[in-house]
Amino acid sequence: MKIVVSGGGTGGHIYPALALIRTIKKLHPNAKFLYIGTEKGLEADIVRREDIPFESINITGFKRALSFENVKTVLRFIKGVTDSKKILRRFKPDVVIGTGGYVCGPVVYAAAKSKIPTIIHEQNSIPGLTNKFLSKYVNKVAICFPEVAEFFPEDKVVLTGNPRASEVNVSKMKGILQTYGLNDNKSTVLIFGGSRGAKPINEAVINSISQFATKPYQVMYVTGNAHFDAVMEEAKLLGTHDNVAIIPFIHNMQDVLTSIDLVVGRAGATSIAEITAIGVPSILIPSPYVTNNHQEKNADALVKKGAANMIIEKELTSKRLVDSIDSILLDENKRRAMGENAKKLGIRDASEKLISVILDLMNEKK
Ligand SMILES: CC(=O)N[C@H]1[C@@H](OP(=O)(O)OP(=O)(O)OC[C@H]2O[C@@H](n3ccc(=O)[nH]c3=O)[C@H](O)[C@@H]2O)O[C@H](CO)[C@@H](O)[C@@H]1O
Repeated sequence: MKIVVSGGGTGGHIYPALALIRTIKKLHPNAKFLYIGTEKGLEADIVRREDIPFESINITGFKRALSFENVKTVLRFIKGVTDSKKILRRFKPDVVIGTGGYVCGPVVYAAAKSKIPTIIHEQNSIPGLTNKFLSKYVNKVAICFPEVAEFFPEDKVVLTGNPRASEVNVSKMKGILQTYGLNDNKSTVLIFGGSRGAKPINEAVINSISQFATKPYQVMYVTGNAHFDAVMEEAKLLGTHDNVAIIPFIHNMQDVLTSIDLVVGRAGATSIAEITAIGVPSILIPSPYVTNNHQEKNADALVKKGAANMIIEKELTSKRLVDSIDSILLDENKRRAMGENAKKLGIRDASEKLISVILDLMNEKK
């Protein structure tokens, strides 16, 4: 079995792909993989840490306004399709799967045009531009939120969930927090702004650090790689804060999440799949800078079920942040109820479901 996976830019498109690959490897040890990404996306670093062959193509996303950049993007897309076709001819995959982000545009399009079975995986409740475009050409569209089905051809849609949900550990892993300088037995809030970090969240957290220092809980605060140095400069000026660990990026999130009592973060779909799989309550601050404000819709799905609270970015202040954390972490009954509600939304057998779509497609081709 030979599989090409392509997806990237941000972690939300990369981790589902990696989770799928790891599960297939376990079930089919002889399966061969090729990951196609870009050098500029996070995948260049994240995928290269894994034992997965990686090739890159050059592609950028479309700007919403008319611009000369878009002309260049069209030219890059055409070149990307040609380069992808060359890679696909060499690797000869049985199936090509796109997990979102610009890069999978030319790769999956080239595969479909080369008559290779193709699948796209849409993590969000409103689809991205690339997946909407690709849905016309692919064989199957795997989705995670039932409400996104209406954007795609009906006969191609399958509800699988997000493979990352199958990968997170459900039972607590001992000793994880200690490796980040925290206490393993203390109530812990994890704060992070998606896979790249988020400046508005960082600002609110920095303004809250002195208050966190007085709380009975501890804070695991992930800045995002690009923001780490700037945050540390500011944090140094705030004196000691033993119960706050400041970290640039977490590479073992699937383990860390098992020891977390509350998550504060953006409302990226892959993070949501993880926290609902484990059943962690959350405070979601959707990014307003994404296509059609889709993170707010992602967050809404949890808020409606009593699994999360939402803070709109423009209303985010240090006081609002600390009060919201206190209202959950200092109220054990509320925290537990929100966690249980979150767990009801998780689809834990997502990888298995997606793998059966892949196998069916390969069998149809034979
Ligand atoms: C700005 C943008 O385009 N955001 C999109 C992107 O977000 P983004 O990449 O931020 O997406 P998610 O929050 O969904 O996923 C982040 C992933 O990175 C992991 N992680 C994060 C921080 C860290 O330190 N370590 C780590 O491993 C998380 O556990 C998760 O697996 O993809 C998501 C899934 O399609 C979309 O819903 C988001 O709207």
